Amino acid sequence: MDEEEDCPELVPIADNLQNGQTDNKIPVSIITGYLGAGKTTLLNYILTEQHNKRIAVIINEFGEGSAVEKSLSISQAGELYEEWLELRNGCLCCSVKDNGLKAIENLMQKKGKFDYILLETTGLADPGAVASMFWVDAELGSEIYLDGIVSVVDAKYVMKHLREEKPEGLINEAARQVALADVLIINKTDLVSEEELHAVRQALRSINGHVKTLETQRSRVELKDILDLHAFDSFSGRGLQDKLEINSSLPHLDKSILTVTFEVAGIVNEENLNLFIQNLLWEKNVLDKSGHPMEVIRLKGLMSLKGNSHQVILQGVHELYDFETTPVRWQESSERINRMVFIGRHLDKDILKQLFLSVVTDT
Ligand SMILES: Nc1nc2c(ncn2[C@@H]2O[C@H](COP(=O)(O)OP(=O)(O)OP(=O)(O)O)[C@@H](O)[C@H]2O)c(=O)[nH]1
Ligand SMILES: [Zn+2]
Repeated sequence: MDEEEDCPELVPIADNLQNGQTDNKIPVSIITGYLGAGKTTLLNYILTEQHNKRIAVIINEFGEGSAVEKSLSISQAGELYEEWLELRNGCLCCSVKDNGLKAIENLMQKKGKFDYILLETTGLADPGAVASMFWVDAELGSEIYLDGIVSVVDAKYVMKHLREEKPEGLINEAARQVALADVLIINKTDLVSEEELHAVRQALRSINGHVKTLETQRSRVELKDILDLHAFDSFSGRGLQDKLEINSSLPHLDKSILTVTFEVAGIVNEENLNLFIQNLLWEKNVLDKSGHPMEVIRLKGLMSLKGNSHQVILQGVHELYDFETTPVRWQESSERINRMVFIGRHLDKDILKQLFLSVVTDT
């Protein structure tokens, strides 16, 4: 409960969000969505699109592995992530003063003004709790304002995420992300049939009836559909709080979901690696010490594969996974390594690492 006690009291900022007086302020959009839904894909897309805005991106990755995850996402996005802030604590709202707003303050001090800030939350965040950051700090409230909440859903897995039962007192973060959205992006429509998509639309509409909905592949949206929504302009601090129904005393992170990360030197045999991953994701026959099958929701890796002189990124969401060779070459001079990130339940680091070591061929 320690962590929860660190959450500061919510203090509505002065009424300067009223009357749409947002002229000199910098809009912040919260990009939320369950693990693997396509948030980073969306940010990459926005950053590579032609636009006249200076956009800063802040990413809040989940769990202890943030340094590892950072390096993975950076190698994916190349030079694009000029602005990168690591908000260490898995939960942004629980570290509000120390991390979230401080990070934005530092960013603005360092880089001057931006036209726009995009804040990607972890897949397990309650966007309401994150949104509440924006009226706890009166000073910052005068410089930035919350423009809207954009939620990305995975067309293939959203039904599974919505149905997931949580232990008492925990919210279903997937449902919360849909409920609080000002714009919903139904992503990965390539992975579902028209009937499945129809069912997804209905399920989402039953949770959030009036939300603007976009349907995408690879999170390709029109910028004008997700930026400058002014979704909160007509709310005073208190009204916003009511909308979000914040109850900061409720635990909101599902502690049964954890992150395991490790780094192993060497070169991996692709065939054996596939077997390792398939046992984990498909056969589900990799057990933890008490005999539970490990459940992987999200998998990321930076791989050094035999016969490939370039770095390879491994991406997995539930049972889907693939490899992508990056333009980055391994340096002759330095050691080749493999970095793995697993997010899920019943994960055991020692067991996963041992199994992984068995697929490393040489060093
Ligand atoms: N088939 C398909 N795959 C997609 C689509 N959009 C994204 N992906 C893939 O889904 C995986 C996860 O995408 P990300 O953008 O990293 O997801 P995320 O929401 O940032 O993930 P976390 O930060 O781990 O919560 C990657 O392998 C993407 O390439 C899509 O429209 N169709
Ligand atoms: Zn929190």
